Amino acid sequence: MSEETLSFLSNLLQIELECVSVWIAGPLVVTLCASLAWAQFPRECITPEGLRSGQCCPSPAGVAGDECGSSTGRGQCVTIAADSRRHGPQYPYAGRDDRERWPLRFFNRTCQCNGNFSGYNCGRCKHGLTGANCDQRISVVRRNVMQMSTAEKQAFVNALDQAKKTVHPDLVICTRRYQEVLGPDGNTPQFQNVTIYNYFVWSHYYSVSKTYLGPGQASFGGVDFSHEGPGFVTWHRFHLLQLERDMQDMLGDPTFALPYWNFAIGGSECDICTNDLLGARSAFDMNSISPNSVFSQWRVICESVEDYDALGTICNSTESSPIRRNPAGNVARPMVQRLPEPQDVLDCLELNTFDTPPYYSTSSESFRNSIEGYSAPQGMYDPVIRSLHNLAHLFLNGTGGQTHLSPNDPIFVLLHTFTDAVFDEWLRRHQPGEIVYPEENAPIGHNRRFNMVPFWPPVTNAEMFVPAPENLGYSYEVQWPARPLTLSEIITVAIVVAVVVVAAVGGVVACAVRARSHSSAEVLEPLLAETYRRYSEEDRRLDNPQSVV
Ligand SMILES: O=C1C=c2cc(C(=O)O)[nH]c2=CC1=O
Repeated sequence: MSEETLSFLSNLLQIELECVSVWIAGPLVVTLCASLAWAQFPRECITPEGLRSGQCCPSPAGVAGDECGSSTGRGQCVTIAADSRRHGPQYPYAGRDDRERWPLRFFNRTCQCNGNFSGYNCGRCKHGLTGANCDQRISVVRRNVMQMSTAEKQAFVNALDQAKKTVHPDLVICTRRYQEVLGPDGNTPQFQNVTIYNYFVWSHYYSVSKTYLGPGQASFGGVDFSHEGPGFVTWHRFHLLQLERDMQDMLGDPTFALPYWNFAIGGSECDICTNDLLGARSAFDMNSISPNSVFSQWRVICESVEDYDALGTICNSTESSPIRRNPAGNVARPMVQRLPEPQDVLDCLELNTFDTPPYYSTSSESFRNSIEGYSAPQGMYDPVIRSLHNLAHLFLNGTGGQTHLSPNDPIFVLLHTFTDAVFDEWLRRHQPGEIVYPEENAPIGHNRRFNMVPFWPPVTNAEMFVPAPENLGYSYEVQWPARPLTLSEIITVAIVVAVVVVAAVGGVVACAVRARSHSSAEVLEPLLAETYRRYSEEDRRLDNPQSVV
């Protein structure tokens, strides 16, 4: 597409167009153009009128008067319900952050889909369903990446690389807070296109970024909409589901499933850091990825976090440095030079309580805080401890260990699918129901009915607090390590074994005795008979000497 054509279209439509050329195969290059949109919302909702109305209810067929596919019964436009329950004391402000009561700062009306329909315009099916009427079940299996064939590994690496380069078909990202979103002239929306993988990175950054309090004031860092609270497991679950769905669409393959990395293997070796998977260590720089891995070509986004915090801006799509990674190389923190142990997973799965007050990174006896890794796997909170998920992040020692940047390292995907597998196993074993998820007093963003930031259309923590195979269309193929026996179990087993052995030995002896007595009877019988005969003859002779001939 020529510059003139672009400019003509842009003028015609009265919107700013941004284009990215994507190489498909051979000489085939597709130029994707997108209008610059509002926040990470659908393109259809980006008009100034749309934003002023606070309504984002597109038609799946693009037909006027068919909001949310209402004419075909798919859904209707409704007022958004945002959580208004009390949150914990960690965030002491009100009205200072665009993410409060998400997404009301941007939109207050959205599509509510009927039955099994779903999506921002009710044009697709809920997770786990397919077909024109969304009434056929479909499920994918997430597998251990180490157990995949060479071809499967290659296909996964290629798919990630394609996602890094492919512009997101529906969503665009905002690069300014709402207050400045129309630009200096009040008429220039501050938005950018973003690739599928970089959207995955950006949404994590947006959820953890600090609250801007004004020029010259330090931004407030005591806020995190996706960590240090019960929403940790539900937020990351949806984050992965969205990437998996985007990649399925990109590949045209509804069976595509994200694999997982079982990071609970102990030791100090990153087993997936090989060039057929996530990239080996470079021979030239121990903090870099080998040039023989495609991931050495990747560039990170959201690196200039100090600038964003000082200026009150937001991360944009600009890519900067390569991924940094030095597994087990943090010499200043020996405790993060080793991966979690298999036993750590078993221990946290035994914790009965999902989360405990204050539902924060200081919680004790909380399954969530243990799998997140701020408390010991057995549940005890200790500020110096880092375990499970946190330990795996810190072990990577580089891009993957810094919260605002970590998804830039694709190991993030596999680390989190395993974390999600543990969460799903906990749900399966404990069968808790949403009642155990705190309704209020969790840190901001983490209450049960809070819409997770920054996802669109709105989705609550509660919606992800369900067993995945039955509700979300995926399951894990995973062999959990066997639990070693406790002392009392060992004693019980020893007693049972002893009883069985004694009984068996007793039985054998009894049989032998019986067999022996039985066979001696047979063997002795002629002897007895003989004796008896000899005795009888002797008897007769002695008793009756005249009878002897
Ligand atoms: O990306 C992350 C990086 C983290 C580092 C810690 C820590 O415990 O210091 N926790 C993290 C969580 C992340 O998601």
